[in-house]
Amino acid sequence: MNEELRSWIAEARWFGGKGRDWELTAVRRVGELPGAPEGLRVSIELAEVTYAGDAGDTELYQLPLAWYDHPQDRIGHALVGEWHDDDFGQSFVYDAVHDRESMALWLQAFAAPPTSTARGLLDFHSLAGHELDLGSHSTLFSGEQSNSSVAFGEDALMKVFRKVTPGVNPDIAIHQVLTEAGSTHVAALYGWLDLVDDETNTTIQLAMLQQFLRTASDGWDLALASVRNLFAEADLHADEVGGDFAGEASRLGVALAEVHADLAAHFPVEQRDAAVVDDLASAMEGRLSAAIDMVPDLAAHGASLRATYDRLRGLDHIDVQQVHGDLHLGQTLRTSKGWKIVDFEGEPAKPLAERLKPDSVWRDVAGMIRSFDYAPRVVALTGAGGFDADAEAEQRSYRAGEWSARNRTAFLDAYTTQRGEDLGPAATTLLDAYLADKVVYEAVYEARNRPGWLSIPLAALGGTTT
Ligand SMILES: Nc1ncnc2c1ncn2[C@@H]1O[C@H](COP(=O)(O)OP(=O)(O)O)[C@@H](O)[C@H]1O
Ligand SMILES: O=P(O)(O)O[C@H]1O[C@H](CO)[C@@H](O[C@H]2O[C@H](CO)[C@@H](O)[C@H](O)[C@H]2O)[C@H](O)[C@H]1O
Repeated sequence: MNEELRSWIAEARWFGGKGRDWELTAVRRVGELPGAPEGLRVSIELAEVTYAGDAGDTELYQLPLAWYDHPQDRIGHALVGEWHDDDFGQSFVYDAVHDRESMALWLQAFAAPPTSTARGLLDFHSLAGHELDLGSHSTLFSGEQSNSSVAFGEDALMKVFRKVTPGVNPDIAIHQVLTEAGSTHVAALYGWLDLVDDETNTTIQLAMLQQFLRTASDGWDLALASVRNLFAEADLHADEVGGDFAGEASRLGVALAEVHADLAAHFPVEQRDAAVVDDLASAMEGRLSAAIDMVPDLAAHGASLRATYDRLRGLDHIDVQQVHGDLHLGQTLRTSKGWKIVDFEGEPAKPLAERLKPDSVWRDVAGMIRSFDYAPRVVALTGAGGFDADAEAEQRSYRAGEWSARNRTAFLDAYTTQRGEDLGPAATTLLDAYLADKVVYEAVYEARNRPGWLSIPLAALGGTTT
């Protein structure tokens, strides 16, 4: 198997197998974009990665490649390698998401879906109501994470899914439903690309095209700016500073309640009985035990966390529906027309079948509340603020708690008011359990990825303070 391709995959931001032992076991060309100019061919390949171990589990990654017969200096940074291909001959091979020429072919295919493509069946879908700007240039988003997002001018944004799985992609399915329902809290869906795979008789969803939110600011960045503003004014309280976030937190609560209502109207809403509640509590306990093995500091909070899960067992049912599943401030964008919620893929680490399952709305609410706690604690960790030197850490911690509580309350009040329900005892029990479960998850996440931030979830359990 091609070594250059293997090394390139190993280094890619979106590759989820870093640190594991794996082999590139197959690369299959599943389509070629029509209309390429002389000297260029644009393909889509699926790379199969197989992990070592008894299970021999595999993952599929999508590779859009640009095959040039001459080197292209302008995209030298995106060179995958140079090799001979039976169909394309000797080629300079580039990651196509960096290449304007290649991306123009993708956009053109959305605007005028080809009836058949050279190999496989790439099925481009477009929703009526928006005329794509074919003159726009593509730019790859630099903050590329699990997927690759390419902006076409200020008109459209294409998300190329990297790790792909046969079946429905929740990001596309949910954007379609919310767009057709006229939701004002998501970027409108313009189209999507399916691979109808004859070999396995399945459909794999490869990409999503949506409205580019021109005036968007990232919710996480806005929250950090608000906290810095508070910390700079050592004598003022959270409700007294110009950068107060409570109005935004409240609007986010309304936006989430409206999105949940739209999802409930268009996807099944089910009631799960006590046995399912018991399973949920057991799953949370299981995650806690595994987390304690990795983060021993959690053990001190084991009893109170288990008591929270036990209270959950007291509920005789829970209502479930389609939710976001991985909500935090980094998944929200503030535009001139209000808050938008992005990335409905669910937690990338979970298998697709899990991510499509209905869940409790309180999981999303808990995700946001945790983010309202993270933002001030992250700023506090940087040592920012104009506090007195002798009481600095204590003051920072106090102000962080104040910001967190104020925005949590504003968000939660607006959410429950918009739903037309008080936060009753059952909802409080559920919310507490989801909050606890998320904190445990975060402790593991931080221990693995950002050990310097482990104190943030631990502080939420009443242990250390930041
Ligand atoms: N419609 C949009 N318009 C402008 N920016 C967007 C839009 N949707 C998402 N983004 C931004 O693009 C980046 C990646 O989006 P996201 O859906 O979170 O991708 P990923 O699945 O790779 O995490 C984020 O910074 C997000 O704020
Ligand atoms: O967006 P992802 O699906 O990759 O989510 C993962 O990374 C998040 C960090 O970006 C992490 O979120 C945690 O840190 C955030 C600040 O960086 C904070 O706002 C969240 O509340 C906190 O949970 C998330 O847990 C992880 O799954």
